[in-house]
Amino acid sequence: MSASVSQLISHGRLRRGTGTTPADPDAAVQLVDVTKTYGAGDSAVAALQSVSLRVPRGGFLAVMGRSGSGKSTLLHCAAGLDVPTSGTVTIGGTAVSRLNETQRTVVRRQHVGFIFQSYNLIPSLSIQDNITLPLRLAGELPDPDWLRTVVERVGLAGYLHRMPSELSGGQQQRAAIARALASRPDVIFADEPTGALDLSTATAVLDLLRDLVTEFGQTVVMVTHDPLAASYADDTVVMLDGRIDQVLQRPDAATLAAVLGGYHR
Ligand SMILES: Nc1ncnc2c1ncn2[C@@H]1O[C@H](COP(=O)(O)OP(=O)(O)OP(=O)(O)O)[C@@H](O)[C@H]1O
Repeated sequence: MSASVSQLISHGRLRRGTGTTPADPDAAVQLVDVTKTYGAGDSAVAALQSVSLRVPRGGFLAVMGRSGSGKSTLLHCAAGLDVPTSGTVTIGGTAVSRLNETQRTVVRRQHVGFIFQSYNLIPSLSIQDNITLPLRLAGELPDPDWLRTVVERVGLAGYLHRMPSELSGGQQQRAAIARALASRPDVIFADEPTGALDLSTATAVLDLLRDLVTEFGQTVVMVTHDPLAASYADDTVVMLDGRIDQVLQRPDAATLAAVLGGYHR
């Protein structure tokens, strides 16, 4: 088992990084001294301030924090959707923060999977075509054995020819998880993946995400407001004013709820 994100942070090995720290080959995602500033002058907003973070391969990290603390900005920078103002982001050994938009798109398609609260399936495509779309956009042929494994694992083997509107919310989210897994990405970023689901469906989706980490060694980074969701992760970082304020190792939902309550008071 790789070292957890919290161990590295609590020892300060990356927090004090200079931005020239070499990429760690065992990390699925690594941020070194990442700062993101929106705007300039008097209206500048420091959304991330010198954030360093290492997510080991096969790690499951939750990102929490009150509204405006920088969670989405962290996810966008870590996933190569946006570039930091300064600092380095490495995904699977590639320094995405140094790439242009076109190059980052290529890296994202091949090395990153995404799961969103609203599933983001294409309504006019079958479930099968939705699942294979990112691969086809990347100009790659799906590996039939892996696709069969993924589709069976998410419980959608009999649903591939249906349209998204013919599935329940939980089934649509499981299709989105299969889509995220199809390219065997270095990391899956999940943004409030259970935000639109009822409790029992959400629990099934969280069980599935946890199993993907345990069974396939999949790395997952999940932004969530929900202490129950975060309790499925290995570690939870709590953001405050663009910084990592706390790292909690395997906290239960009650502990997380109490910790977060402190930030809202
Ligand atoms: N495009 C932008 N332009 C200017 N400021 C922005 C932009 N995006 C985010 N911010 C600001 O950066 C800070 C961090 O925002 P971010 O969306 O990352 O927070 P968050 O923790 O994800 O919030 P929420 O839980 O409400 O989604 C906030 O002060 C926000 O207003």
